[in-house]
Amino acid sequence: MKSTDESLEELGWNAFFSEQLSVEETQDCHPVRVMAVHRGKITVAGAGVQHSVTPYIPGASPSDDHPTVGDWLLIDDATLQPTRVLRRMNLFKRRAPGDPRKEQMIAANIDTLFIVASCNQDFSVARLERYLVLAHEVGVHPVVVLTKTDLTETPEAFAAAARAIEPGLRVETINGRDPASAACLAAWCGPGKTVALLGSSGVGKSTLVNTLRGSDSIATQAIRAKDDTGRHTTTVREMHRLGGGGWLLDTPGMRELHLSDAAAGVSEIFDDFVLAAQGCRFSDCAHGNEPGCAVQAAIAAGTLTAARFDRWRQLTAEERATPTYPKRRR
Ligand SMILES: Nc1nc2c(ncn2[C@@H]2O[C@H](COP(=O)(O)OP(=O)(O)OP(=O)(O)O)[C@@H](O)[C@H]2O)c(=O)[nH]1
Ligand SMILES: [Zn+2]
Repeated sequence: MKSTDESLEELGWNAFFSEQLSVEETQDCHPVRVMAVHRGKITVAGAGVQHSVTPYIPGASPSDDHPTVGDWLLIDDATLQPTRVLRRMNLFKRRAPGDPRKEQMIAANIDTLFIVASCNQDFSVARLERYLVLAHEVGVHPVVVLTKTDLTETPEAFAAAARAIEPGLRVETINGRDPASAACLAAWCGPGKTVALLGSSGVGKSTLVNTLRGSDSIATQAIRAKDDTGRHTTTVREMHRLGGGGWLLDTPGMRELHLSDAAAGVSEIFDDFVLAAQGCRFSDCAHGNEPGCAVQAAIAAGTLTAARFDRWRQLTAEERATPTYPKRRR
């Protein structure tokens, strides 16, 4: 056991979690947050302490919730065993590679998802839309972060294209290598706040991680932990402390998360199309050459654009082709 100077609030504890505790649990248990998951062991942090516990919850069935990084767990004060996983604000999961019926949990309880894209030829509104669909589906607040502003004369043109995707969408433009420029993200990285990053390869996620963590970061430092057999296992911790007091949840699973993991949520990004389609004469209108198609009428009138229509069609077709992403909890 290692002592730390973090309070529960600094770890992200809030009323959403505390309200889930029964009177008995308040007396007999203490909450801890899962900082890392290893084989057969998890590292947890509570008020002022950090230690390892078994990830197995006595009496839990295989279908019960098992702890993942970012989770809040209750630990029995007497036995020091976990008793249950608290209900999550949100959960990233994906179908297990090799077995689509199985799900792999990736990360839980994220306050803000930074969707990272770069201001260059890799910039794609269609791709951003898909990441936003995923964010909506998981129920996490998205902020679009456009990197590499130093490589373009017109960062605002990229930002405007991103903002046009969804009303009210927060879009920030930064040079990911420059801490002063990335300071605009501080609002989401304050004490107790958890952020995660998503974005295609090469857009500058690692660079941004290093910048957010500051010069005294331990980004590449592996943590040596003793496992039960006394052997040393080297593992990179998955919740990283940020300079401003927040937490960055950076796991390999998060990095490998595919856009195909998004399914529903399309209707939220394209709610204008969904609304227009309600005006079509036929309820099964494919919005092609059908008579009385309100979507085609709106495109002809210029209220909806043909480019977004194509993306909407493509995403809804993919949605039909893949099983839906598990519905988020409220
Ligand atoms: N000029 C400039 N270069 C940047 C910026 N952000 C990242 N880069 C560079 O872009 C390249 C890719 O950055 P990474 O941080 O490795 O990208 P990544 O998203 O982590 O890529 P993967 O690890 O493949 O997922 C590196 O050479 C960075 O130095 C930026 O804001 N401006
Ligand atoms: Zn139609």
